[in-house]
Amino acid sequence: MYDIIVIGGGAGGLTVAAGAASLGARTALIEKKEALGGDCLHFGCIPSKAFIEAANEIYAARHTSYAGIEARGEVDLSKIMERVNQSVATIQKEDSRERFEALGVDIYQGSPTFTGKRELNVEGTVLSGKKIVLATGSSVKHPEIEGLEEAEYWTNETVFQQTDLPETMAFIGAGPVGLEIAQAFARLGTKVTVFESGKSILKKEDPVIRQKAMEILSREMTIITDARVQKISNEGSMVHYTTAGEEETLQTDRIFLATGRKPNTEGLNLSAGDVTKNEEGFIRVDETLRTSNPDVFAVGDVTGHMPFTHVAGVHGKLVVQNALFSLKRRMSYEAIPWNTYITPEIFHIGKTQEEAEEAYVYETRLQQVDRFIADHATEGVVRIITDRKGFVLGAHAIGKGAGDWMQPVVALMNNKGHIKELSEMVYPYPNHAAALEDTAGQYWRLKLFAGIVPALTKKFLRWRL
Ligand SMILES: Cc1cc2nc3c(=O)[nH]c(=O)nc-3n(C[C@H](O)[C@H](O)[C@H](O)COP(=O)(O)OP(=O)(O)OC[C@H]3O[C@@H](n4cnc5c(N)ncnc54)[C@H](O)[C@@H]3O)c2cc1C
Ligand SMILES: NC(=O)c1ccc[n+]([C@@H]2O[C@H](COP(=O)([O-])OP(=O)(O)OC[C@H]3O[C@@H](n4cnc5c(N)ncnc54)[C@H](O)[C@@H]3O)[C@@H](O)[C@H]2O)c1
Repeated sequence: MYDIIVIGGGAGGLTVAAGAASLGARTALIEKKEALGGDCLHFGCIPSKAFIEAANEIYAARHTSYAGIEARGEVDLSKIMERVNQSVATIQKEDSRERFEALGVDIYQGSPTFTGKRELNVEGTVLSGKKIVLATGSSVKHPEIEGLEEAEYWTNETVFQQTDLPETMAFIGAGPVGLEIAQAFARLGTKVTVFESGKSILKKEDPVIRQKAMEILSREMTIITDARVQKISNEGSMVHYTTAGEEETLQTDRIFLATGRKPNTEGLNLSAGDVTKNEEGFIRVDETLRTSNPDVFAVGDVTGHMPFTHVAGVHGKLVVQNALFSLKRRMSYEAIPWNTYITPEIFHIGKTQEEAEEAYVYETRLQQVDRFIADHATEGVVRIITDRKGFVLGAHAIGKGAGDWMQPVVALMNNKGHIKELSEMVYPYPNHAAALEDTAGQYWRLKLFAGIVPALTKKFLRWRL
């Protein structure tokens, strides 16, 4: 009997397997694919970021005419994808079977089914575990659109194997998956149209950030919100949609589907394991990440909670403790950040202005910050949301490199910090993070120059001088 069996060798599953084996637990890992690493490595974070970087380099090269340089030439998508896949292959070494076997993990390839509360059948081999962890991730959700199943279209699972750059593309869905990849194609020269059924793009973002992102992206592609794609015809080259009550069509070389995620639970026979799902089909977990069966845990995308690699990692670390030491440590999402890697990037942590019951907003436009002026990258804004006393409830930014220079706010929120702490540190001039210093400085300006303090200092100075 294993101490722990992990199903799924992606970000969440590998964290659990490595952690458990390192602590001396008898550990099995079941992965249906040959390679470990999961979506993030093979079809998600890594290839998409490598692709975005290549597209941005080409775009930048084509925008150097101010210096008298004119870049010319055709984009060879196959060469770009070769580079993308080199990044994947390099990181794959970190996630190799050999590395995990050396840690003491027994690896089984296949798709298991529950045959009991603590028992699984993997392609004919029966495994039992004191604890079982579901880490099977998610995959693209296929909406009900007439003709979609018969049509040829790309998703994040197929795009990084393509070799020919389409002249035109139609993206369905304006969440992070759709927009990150849509902008990269637009920057390579593809004429991109994005259809979003909701009222706005990036619906989880703060309203001002969302609006700014829409303004910036609309210069590079056509984005149609409130658009219902009804039908796909001509083998995927014609999109039929309605917007503002009108029926329209768009001819396209390639459709890209980015309409959200569905949990990977098919074939697991969860009922035999006494594991239940929620209304949307994700595995139901409590705050300790236990499922309805207390010996079975779930981590990462399959839980439906914040589908990000770093969250799968945090889940994984928590489950190692809770499963192996029978602890009841709880997951908290309050100080978990995420970035959306459109250009310029978006950073998000905590509550948006809409979500905070009582929101005090401190805001800086990047055209006020010296380094962004020097870079000619003034497009963007930082917003810090606090409570009445100045304790930070959330922070949001869009701007060049925002995903990196907003990181001090994560430390602050982890310690339930106050906005003034951001102005109490020294920022090496002229860095980008000074946008935070300026934003936090507003707290003092309000406090010092709009309250009783200026009246008192005025009196004091009159008396002293
Ligand atoms: C295009 C794209 C870009 C993204 N970019 C980012 C980013 O920049 N930053 C970020 O934080 N997140 C990003 N994400 C999200 C991130 O990829 C996921 O949150 C992360 O991969 C979730 O990890 P996981 O371990 O839950 O699942 P996965 O990494 O998907 O791993 C699940 C594993 O389980 C295996 N599996 C599935 N079913 C079974 C079964 N029945 N039996 C055995 N094995 C099974 C799968 O083959 C897979 O290896 C992106 C996602 C996409 C689609
Ligand atoms: N940078 C990152 O960290 C990153 C990047 C990509 C993905 N991710 C993760 O992956 C998750 C999934 O991203 P996603 O973009 O696939 O999903 P999403 O749910 O965020 O966005 C999907 C969008 O598609 C729209 N949509 C759905 N059906 C539609 C239809 N029929 N017609 C038109 N629009 C339709 C939805 O309204 C929604 O806005 C994200 O929540 C995120 O956690 C993270």
